[in-house]
Amino acid sequence: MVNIHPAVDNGIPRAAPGFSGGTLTCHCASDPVKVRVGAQTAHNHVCGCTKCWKPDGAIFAQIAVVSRDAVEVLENGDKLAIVNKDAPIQRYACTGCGVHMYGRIENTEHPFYGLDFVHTELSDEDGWSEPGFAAFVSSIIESGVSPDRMDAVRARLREIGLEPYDALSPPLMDAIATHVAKKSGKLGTLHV
Ligand SMILES: N[C@@H](CCC(=O)N[C@@H](CS)C(=O)NCC(=O)O)C(=O)O
Ligand SMILES: [Zn+2]
Ligand SMILES: [Zn+2]
Repeated sequence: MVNIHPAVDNGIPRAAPGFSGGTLTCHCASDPVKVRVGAQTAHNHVCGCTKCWKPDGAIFAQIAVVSRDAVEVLENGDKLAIVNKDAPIQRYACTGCGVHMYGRIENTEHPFYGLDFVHTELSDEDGWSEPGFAAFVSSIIESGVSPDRMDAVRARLREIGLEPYDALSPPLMDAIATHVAKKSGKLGTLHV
């Protein structure tokens, strides 16, 4: 049995209609960082890349997006530090426990500018949007998973309903390419 992530290994809880957000709390036993996410998330997925925060023992992260306007640090924000300020996504991690509280894009030209990245498993509330696919699956090899386990990992992801992709899902890859084609003026100019 391959464990993917605790939020999906025992069945995926469904989103609740009308759900409007909750509070994320880091893993520190004292003075935890608290971040309010005041809206339902979108595009939740599991991510196998080496940059996204994963709970202990998980080979994937679970990550969703929400409007940056909906994200507010409520408590102990002085413990937060940016993991890599040169990365497209600036991940704000707790310096006490290492948990990433939110990731923010500051480049206004980035296709996903305006969206923050959050791990909704850090909240006690139920009803967040459920993960719908698996991204950057091949990247788990970079974290140390043996390449000969990849068939089993992809089979398990399909079994739980998370189609595996080695980048983002086709709709998100199309959204990125559309953004690029709009900027270059080529959008829809080729008739195929
Ligand atoms: N193979 C690379 C992939 C990293 C990657 O491209 N991650 C994606 C998904 S989170 C991304 O958008 N990264 C932007 C960033 O890290 O700022 C790794 O595992 O480190
Ligand atoms: Zn912490
Ligand atoms: Zn990632």
